[in-house]
Amino acid sequence: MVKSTTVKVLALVTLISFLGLIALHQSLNFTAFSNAGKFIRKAVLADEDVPIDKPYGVTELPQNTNDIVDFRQDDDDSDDEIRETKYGKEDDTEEDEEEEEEEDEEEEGEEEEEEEEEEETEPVRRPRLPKALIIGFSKCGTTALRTFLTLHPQIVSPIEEVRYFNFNYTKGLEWYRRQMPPSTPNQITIEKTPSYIMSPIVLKRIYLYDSQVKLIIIVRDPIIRLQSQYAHTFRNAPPGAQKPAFKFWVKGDTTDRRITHFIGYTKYIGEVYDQFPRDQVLVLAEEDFEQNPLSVMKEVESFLNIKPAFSKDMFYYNKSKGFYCFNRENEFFPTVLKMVKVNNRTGCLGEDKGRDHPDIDDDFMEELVKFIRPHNEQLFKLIGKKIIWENFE
Ligand SMILES: Nc1ncnc2c1ncn2[C@@H]1O[C@H](COP(=O)(O)OS(=O)(=O)O)[C@@H](OP(=O)(O)O)[C@H]1O
Repeated sequence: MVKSTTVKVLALVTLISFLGLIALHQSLNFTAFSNAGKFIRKAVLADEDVPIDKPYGVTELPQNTNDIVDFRQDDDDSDDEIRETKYGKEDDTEEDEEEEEEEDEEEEGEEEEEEEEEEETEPVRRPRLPKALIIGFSKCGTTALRTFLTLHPQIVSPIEEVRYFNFNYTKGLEWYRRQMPPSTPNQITIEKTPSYIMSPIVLKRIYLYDSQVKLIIIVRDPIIRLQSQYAHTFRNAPPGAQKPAFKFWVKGDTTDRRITHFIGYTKYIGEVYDQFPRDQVLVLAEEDFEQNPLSVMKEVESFLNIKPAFSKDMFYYNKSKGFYCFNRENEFFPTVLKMVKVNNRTGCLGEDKGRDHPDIDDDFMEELVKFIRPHNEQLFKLIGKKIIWENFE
């Protein structure tokens, strides 16, 4: 009797210890994941780089490409039971359609079959994972670029930055897919999150997601980018409020880290080239896009291998905004309204784009130009083309 009670107690203790160990293991995994997420977030916000070899518990990144899983497969076979997405209900899946068609064929006569054949040609619309990403750089016209691209009948794009590969990675690929607007197999989904380019870990995650994904990068005169960031940082400062002068803000308290970040195109693009074949990466200049959006859109069109559809009458130059805006009369405009945020009346991007920039005194301008010029030269060498930047002419 005593012996059997002892055995039972021992068995119970063993079971409790075992369950305890499982719980501890799960919680360590979760902590490692969320630490990695926090670390990347902190680094991006602090304009710092994330070291690839010490990613706070992210040990799952494979060292060689044999371990790489092509997640696009996952997209095609994804759980079709989830029908509710950010953009409403999904259409029937291709598989469901086939099943339904088989049943219908048995039940209905010849005439109806003909009608079905017509329906069969109707493409299935559902959220699909991105095949192209705008990964950088912030304050370089990424929003306008993404927004204008949606005018192409073969391009869809979520209205917000999804930030999946840096801040929302633990939510999983199915969550990512559900953030996308519905599309047909003939369309390409493009997502833009300009902070993706700031971390090699994030780039690695993108590579693991789809080693053939196309990457679009847009750069801008580093001095104007600094001015744009300054205007953004102090956008909510009440009139007359104390804010640091541009010069002190650029130089920082004790280090030159902010400027290092804003001139760091070569470093960040170099990290992209380290992980992706060059023909999958397109580097654009904000200045070209701002002055002649059509020619840049056409460049993107051919990079993405989609049929030519951009035309002059899609945009117009709005003098008071100082930028190209949507021509609301264009036939494609109504179809993009769910994917863009524009002023109803003008078709221009909102007040947060095209802010006033701080003035720079001559001495500081000279200092900036001298400091940044060699970095520009390195960039042009890396990308194999020279960009005309007025501040450096
Ligand atoms: N067509 C058009 N309309 C409006 N704005 C345009 C356009 N083309 C380029 N730009 C420039 O885009 C700058 C904002 O860049 P981003 O969208 O990349 O900024 S963000 O990182 O997403 O916050 C924004 O910077 P600021 O002028 O400093 O606001 C614009 O100069």
